[in-house]
Amino acid sequence: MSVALGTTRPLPVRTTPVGDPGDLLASLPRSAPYAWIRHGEGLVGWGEAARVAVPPGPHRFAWAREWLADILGEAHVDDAVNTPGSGPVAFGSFTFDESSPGSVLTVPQAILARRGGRAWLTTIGDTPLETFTPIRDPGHISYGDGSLTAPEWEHVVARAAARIRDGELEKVVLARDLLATAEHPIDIRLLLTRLAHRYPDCYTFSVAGLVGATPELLIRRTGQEIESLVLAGTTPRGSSAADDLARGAALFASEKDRHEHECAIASVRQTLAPLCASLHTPDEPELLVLPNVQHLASHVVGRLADGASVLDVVAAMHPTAAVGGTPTATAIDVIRELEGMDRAGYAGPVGWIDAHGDGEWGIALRSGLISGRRARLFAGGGIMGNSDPASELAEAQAKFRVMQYALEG
Ligand SMILES: C=C(O[C@H]1C=CC=C(C(=O)O)[C@@H]1O)C(=O)O
Repeated sequence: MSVALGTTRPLPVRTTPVGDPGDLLASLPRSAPYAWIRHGEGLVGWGEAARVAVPPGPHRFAWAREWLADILGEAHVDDAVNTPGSGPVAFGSFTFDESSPGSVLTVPQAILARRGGRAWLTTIGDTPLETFTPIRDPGHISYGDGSLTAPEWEHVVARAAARIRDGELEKVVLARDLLATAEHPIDIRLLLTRLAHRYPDCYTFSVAGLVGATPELLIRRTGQEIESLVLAGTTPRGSSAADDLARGAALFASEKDRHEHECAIASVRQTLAPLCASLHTPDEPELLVLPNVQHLASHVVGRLADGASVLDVVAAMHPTAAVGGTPTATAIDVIRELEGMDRAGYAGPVGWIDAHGDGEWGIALRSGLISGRRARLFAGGGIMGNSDPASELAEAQAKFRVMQYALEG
């Protein structure tokens, strides 16, 4: 299960400062890259010093923590930079459903990073010289339905809304998938470059074939400080500036969306409070305006009470009501019953962790699983008792546009 490729254990790790590397994504030599980028800052990685398939089940985060403690804890580290993200780093993607296989952790052999005017390179072992393979356009993209057609999905949304009205649950997030096929193999570097340029406010990520640009920060840990950006409540962008403003105002005033957002905030508050010495959640959400949609957004900050790592916090928070529902266990049952698909890494935690337990993890939204010429794209939304299936479908279509743009340009 655990694989170390071309390196010895303990891992010999070296981090050195480097001059401004320019566009981090342009440095990626291969088409199977690791990335976590926002506003040009973050980490990109390539090669695999170690990787593991995390076994599914209720203890998967504890299992992952032990694997990381073993691999990163015993590494021989020469770190001349000493900042979050320097030294050995593991990238990870966890499936939405704990019972689904597909969760992975990888320690890349090389990581190039930049934050706050500093840049550094981490290498593990004798990193082989990379030849830069040229990036090729995937050509024409055709789309097909995933597990459900659009009308079938609308029907499922209507059923979920009826069950909410009957009192079985308060909120559930339902998603659907689309299957894209390209003329030529899809080079993930091209998708990342497009996403990072068009969605600079989002976290553009790539971990083991899962690629996307998510606006939702599940958790960032820097020492004892933590941050989260909670999103729930969405409207597509308008056709003009005036239409945009009107839609934003309507979203802000919408009882359905405010309630949907409150469920998400409550779930985050409930899971973070026991871990924190202090925690601040705003009384009112703000509007986050992205190129395709507008969201209700709440910026949460806190200070951890003890030495929980970022992965411990991820384990406590996932799944928030922004991707599961309220109450969580009932919502997960309804998702399993109604969606008719395995979400794989979509809506699961994705991000990175360093040897000190610092890191950044997002919720893998606006994303797709890339394999050869194929991409499986995912999008969904929060369903409430008064949800209109046609509006929910329109919202999901607006969210699909992120990955459709990545594929088509
Ligand atoms: C489930 C998704 O979005 C979530 C995050 C932000 C807003 C959401 C909403 O308004 O429904 C969803 O909770 C998705 O992008 O597939």
